[in-house]
Amino acid sequence: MSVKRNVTLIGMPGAGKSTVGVVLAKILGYHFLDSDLEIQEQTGKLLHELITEHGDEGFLEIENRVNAGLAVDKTVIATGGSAVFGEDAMKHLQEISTVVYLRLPYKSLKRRLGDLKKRGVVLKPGQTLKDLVDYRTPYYEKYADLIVDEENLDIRGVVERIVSALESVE
Ligand SMILES: Nc1ncnc2c1ncn2[C@@H]1O[C@H](COP(=O)(O)OP(=O)(O)OP(=O)(O)O)[C@@H](O)[C@H]1O
Ligand SMILES: O=C(O)C1=C[C@@H](O)[C@@H](O)[C@H](O)C1
Ligand SMILES: [Mg+2]
Repeated sequence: MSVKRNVTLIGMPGAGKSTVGVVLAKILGYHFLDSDLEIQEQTGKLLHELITEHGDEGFLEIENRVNAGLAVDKTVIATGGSAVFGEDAMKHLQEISTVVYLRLPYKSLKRRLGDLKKRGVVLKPGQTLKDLVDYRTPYYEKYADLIVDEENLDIRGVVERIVSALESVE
């Protein structure tokens, strides 16, 4: 497999896609795009406003549409945690980028995340963080070209691991 000219980061909310993505972009000499911010720019609304106005399913449709339309080159794309529910979007991202799943175990995620609802995570009623991890993990695995384990790594450590994983598929 050859490295495509974009890198997409997927994974649970709190995995560090946005934080790590911008540092990765700097090291690769790429642009950086946070798809959550792109959704806000294109709709003129904040994410939590979109979820309140359109519901979870409506939000996922908007996210799918925005991600499926991303036209970028030499860009690190940090997606939102729910991006993997957009089939068109993921097909497009697989075509234009190397998809990297940032994997963090449940216990570390729990420590890192505050109130999920306050964070605007797409949650079914009664769903816990553990339920969410169990439900979403197969989606992240399905779309990943590369899986990077982040446990016990600081931001720099994660970025270094992503760079060597990308080099391994060059
Ligand atoms: N390797 C790391 N070690 C410790 N803390 C980290 C690490 N990477 C990110 N963080 C912290 O975890 C929090 C969540 O990071 P971030 O917002 O980048 O996650 P995200 O994957 O973009 O989430 P979302 O899907 O909600 O957009 C931030 O406070 C960030 O500083
Ligand atoms: O994981 C999620 O369900 C989400 C994560 C955020 O990045 C946003 O994309 C949105 O708030 C949904
Ligand atoms: Mg983010």
